[in-house]
Amino acid sequence: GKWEREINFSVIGQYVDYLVEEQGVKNIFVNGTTGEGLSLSISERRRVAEEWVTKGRNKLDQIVIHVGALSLKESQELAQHAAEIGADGIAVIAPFFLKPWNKDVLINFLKEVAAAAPALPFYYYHIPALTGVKIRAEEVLGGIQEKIPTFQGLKFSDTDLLDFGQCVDQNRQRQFAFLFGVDEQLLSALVMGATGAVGSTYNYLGKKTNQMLEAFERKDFSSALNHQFCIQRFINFVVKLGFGVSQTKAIMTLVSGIPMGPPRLPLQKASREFTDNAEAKLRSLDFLSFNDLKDGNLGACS
Ligand SMILES: CC(=O)N[C@H](C=O)[C@@H](O)[C@H](O)[C@H](O)CO
Ligand SMILES: CC(=O)C(=O)O
Repeated sequence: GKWEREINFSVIGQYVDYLVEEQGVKNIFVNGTTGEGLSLSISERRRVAEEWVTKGRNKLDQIVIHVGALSLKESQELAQHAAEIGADGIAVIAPFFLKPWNKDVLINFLKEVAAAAPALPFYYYHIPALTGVKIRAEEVLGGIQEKIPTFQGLKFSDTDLLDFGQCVDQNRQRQFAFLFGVDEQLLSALVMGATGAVGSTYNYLGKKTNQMLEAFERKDFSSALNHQFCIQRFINFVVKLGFGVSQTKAIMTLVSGIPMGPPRLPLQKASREFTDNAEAKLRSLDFLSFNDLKDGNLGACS
């Protein structure tokens, strides 16, 4: 019905508390891939951003708003709005219908958006599999600070660790943030110099991932690898069932108990079969707090 097509703004405040208290997640990326930002109207995107900033005040450390759009004007409007409401940063993907065909054109587009919020840290969101813009991130970063003075870093959602490693290696003197976006490979990216992570699974595996980050920090690499393998067992299982934004929403609802609702068309709600299977896997890996299978659970990750 109609209500299934509208955003339920009223649960965002609850979700802030859930992330902080249950998952130890205090940095939020709003209106990106998981949030179906590109499927929302501009006024919806403004309202979602406002709600996160308002409800996250004094609870969250940083809120970065994704303001990418096909229309440069809309992107600028969203960037300016993010600044007005007091967001901590903005991120932009490459325009993906009429595409920039080289690095310079892409940077010119990003620069125009960044200029609409001249006081906000700016992140380039590299996600070539979804945008179809395959310009390597390492190329985009070359000389970007001279063109975009607010450039703060990169959200890198690709499995090309050569490209990612070179982004880090070529910018060692700069204080960029290198945020990695492939959750099942985060440990490899940490070795390459990732300074943070943004990903869909941190909504429900945030606590587990924080344990991995802590192990990495204290140079306990074998324990960090155990945590990464645990996370991989879950992701590998759901990938084989068909895993995307719809399925992520179903898992978020399941784990948090907060209704995320269905996705918006063209996405379709995850099947009951998917959710049942995912739940069983989460339980067997000990990723659900109300676990009743603890006894003799040999596959559990802890
Ligand atoms: C394409 C996509 O949604 N990527 C997410 C973030 O960028 C990731 O968090 C993945 O969902 C995750 O790594 C599972 O493959
Ligand atoms: C998961 C993620 O990085 C996004 O929603 O954009």
